[in-house]
Amino acid sequence: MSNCEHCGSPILLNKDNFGVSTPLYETDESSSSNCGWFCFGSKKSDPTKRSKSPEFPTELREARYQRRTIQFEIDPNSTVFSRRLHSTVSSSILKVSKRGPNETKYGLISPTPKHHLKLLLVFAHPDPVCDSLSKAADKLGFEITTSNTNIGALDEYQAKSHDLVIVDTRAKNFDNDLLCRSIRNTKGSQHTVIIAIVRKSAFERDDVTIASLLESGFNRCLIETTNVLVCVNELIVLKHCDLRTMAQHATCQAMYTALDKCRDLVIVTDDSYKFQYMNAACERQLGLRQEDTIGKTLQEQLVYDTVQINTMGSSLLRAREWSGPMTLKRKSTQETIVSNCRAVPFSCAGRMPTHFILVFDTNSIDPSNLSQSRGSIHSIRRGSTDVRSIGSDYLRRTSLAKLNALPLEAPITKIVGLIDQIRENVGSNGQLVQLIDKVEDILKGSELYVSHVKEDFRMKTDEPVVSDLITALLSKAPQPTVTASSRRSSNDSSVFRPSRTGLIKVPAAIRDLLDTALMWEFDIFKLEDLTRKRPLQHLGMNLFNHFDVCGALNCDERTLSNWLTVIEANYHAENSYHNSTHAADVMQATAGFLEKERMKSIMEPLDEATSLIAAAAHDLDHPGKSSAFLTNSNNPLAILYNDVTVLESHHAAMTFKLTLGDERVNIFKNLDRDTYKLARHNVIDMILATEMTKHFEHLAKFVNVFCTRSSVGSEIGDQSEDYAPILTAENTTLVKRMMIKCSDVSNPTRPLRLCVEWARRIAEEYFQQTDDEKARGLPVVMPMFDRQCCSIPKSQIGFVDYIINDMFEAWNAFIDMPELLTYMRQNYIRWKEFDEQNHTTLNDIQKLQATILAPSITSSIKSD
Ligand SMILES: Nc1ncnc2c1ncn2[C@@H]1O[C@@H]2COP(=O)(O)O[C@H]2[C@H]1O
Repeated sequence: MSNCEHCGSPILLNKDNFGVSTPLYETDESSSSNCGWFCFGSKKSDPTKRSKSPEFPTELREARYQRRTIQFEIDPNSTVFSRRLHSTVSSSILKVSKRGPNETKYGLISPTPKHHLKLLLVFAHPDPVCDSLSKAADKLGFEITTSNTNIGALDEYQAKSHDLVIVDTRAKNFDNDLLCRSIRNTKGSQHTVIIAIVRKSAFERDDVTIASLLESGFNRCLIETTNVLVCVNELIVLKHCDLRTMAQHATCQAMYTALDKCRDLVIVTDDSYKFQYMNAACERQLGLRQEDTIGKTLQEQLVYDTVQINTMGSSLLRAREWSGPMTLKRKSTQETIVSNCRAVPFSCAGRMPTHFILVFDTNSIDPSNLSQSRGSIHSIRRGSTDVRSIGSDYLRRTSLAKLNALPLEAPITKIVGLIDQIRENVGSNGQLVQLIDKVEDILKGSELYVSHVKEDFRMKTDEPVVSDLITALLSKAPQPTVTASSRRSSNDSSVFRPSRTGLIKVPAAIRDLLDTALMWEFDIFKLEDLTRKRPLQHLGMNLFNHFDVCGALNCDERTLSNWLTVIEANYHAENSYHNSTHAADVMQATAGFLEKERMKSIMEPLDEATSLIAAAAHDLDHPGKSSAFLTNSNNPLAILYNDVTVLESHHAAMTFKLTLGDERVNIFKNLDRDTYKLARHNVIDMILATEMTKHFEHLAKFVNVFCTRSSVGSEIGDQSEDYAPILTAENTTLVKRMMIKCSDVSNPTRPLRLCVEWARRIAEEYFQQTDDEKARGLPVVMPMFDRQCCSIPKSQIGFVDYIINDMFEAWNAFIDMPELLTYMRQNYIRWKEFDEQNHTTLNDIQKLQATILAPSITSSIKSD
């Protein structure tokens, strides 16, 4: 005789095979204890009194009463009832007799016994059976809700999530099947017990009715009875068997969730070391997948050294725990990890261990192996376990735990996870694993789309002028090496002086020219000439009217005109390229793109208005020097913007400074706050997108979305597929960025005479910068752009080869403007010819312009 370790009740002991004392259940009622789960009876209470008591208010009495009814109260007609009672007894007996060294005691994550169980009684027609159940439930302290309709019952259930639902299925015209399925469809209903009240005849006739009720989702059927005591019995059994089982399920669910969230690696095998379960940490860290390992052995999948398994096994098979170091191998890489293992035998049935539980402590993983893993999530994790220098292992663990608990996951984390899975599946192909590692390393870089000029760029182009140009355009600004006084443009021009004559009267020649304002062949230099270098004002007003920008911004024409005046005045007319003609040209290209069907289908009026505004202002107050020059010369703008995106930041900031600085030019003044925010965002985003160091980033993003097979379709112009990817705001943003970028560098895709003039102008501006750099002793950003020796045709060929060609092919695939590619290719051929004919210098080009190129632009050429 011994005592229950929980409540001290007397129990019998027997010697088991391992020499361990195993408790047997006590059949003598007088020796019952009250400790609940693991013990069955009470040593302190008087069972006779309990059994006579008509009230059963407490848990204690329920337990006692249950025992009494097992012996005396079984309804001989209720087979289900009696079977349940017997199983109650045997499961309780098992609980006691099976307890061994490997049995963990756990409290249930259940509503019982602390809260009142909620019972929903669904009876179409309340009758004595319903009354009896109500009374019984009331005695047992259930919180009762009743309903006599399906809908009402479902509403009640969804509001209160009852633990127990009893449905009267005897009434015809009551779709209890529907109700049960509806409840089962409700989230969380797996923890609810649903009972069907059936007629006695249902059991006598056949088992079809019962089977179909069980199939609908009922847990079991009870025979109708008006006997309150029988009802009490049933409810007690329900509570102690069915509801407790539900609670056990919930507990298991919680425990499995906990296992999946814990950092240690947990594996359960059967007694021949075949995998039965592994937690998520195990899958991640060892590169295994639960479904792939089921049925396979530890030795096959994981453990490097079979001697270790044998050592462990000799303890486990004798039902003893074992702990010690274990060498594990990661499946694909064959990389080995040494970790402390705790192995516990576990018995599902009988006393012999049927399963082994292995717990590997991640903290103990041998850091000497960390270097073998390259750039994977595993290595990050294991790398983090090696932060011993912090000093406090506890601190490290808790801060890591906090990090892991953050509800954050970047797409890159998912990608790296997927790559890890791929790595696990490529097997031992070392070359492939190396490639995958390299891919992962690149992906983990912080600036995925930032393009660096390829290391072998100079080898691929034997043209130093091309190398100079592309490197200067795509590279971030260099570190300043020489301090020099900086040149700052005059701010005087930013002050708006209203025109006395009101809105400008447009001369007929300009009006006629502006009639062609939406053609790709539009002669911007002629407009520059006719407007005396105020093309932006005239073209801008024309385009604003065409796209009804007044309507989109709720703004009068006067304000728009004033705005254009101020913007144009803040371009530097002395710049040969970055002046208001370039702004007008970019605006004109943007308008041309906006006219295309594809753009019309995605652009809102505000998008159109802000695109035109961004185009007009995108190079505002450009000093005619590159950002690199400003950085090298310690220009205040470079200081202000920390050498990052210097010019574009300035253009965008200046746009808003000027626009908001005077009500007479504030084209946004009538917008509500949200619309203004959106307009401002659009304008800034588009202006910043013109930064060439981010060229490939924008291009790649655009191509990813719009130029993949699935988005564009095999045939350009397949409308149904073309339109698929452009519905999101993010995708529209990509289009707008690409549009302004293409507009900004569209000059190589214009008719030849326009293209050549732009090339001349940019070359002149580059030469000027080189002259200034040399004069001021600054680093020369593009040494090959020296007016003495530079080949302009070569620079244009390189510009098209490296920047323009791919970009415009992608843009044409999207917008369908084949003329862009036609002009680009024709011009390219002509540049090759000019190069072969040795027309390379500024003078050469100017001669060409004066002779073979159309005379309509010669006047503007002369005026420069
Ligand atoms: N035809 C061209 N040849 C060489 N560079 C050009 C040409 N057109 C534009 N660019 C460069 O491309 C850049 C695009 O942005 P920016 O307007 O700031 O400055 C532009 C020039 O530096």
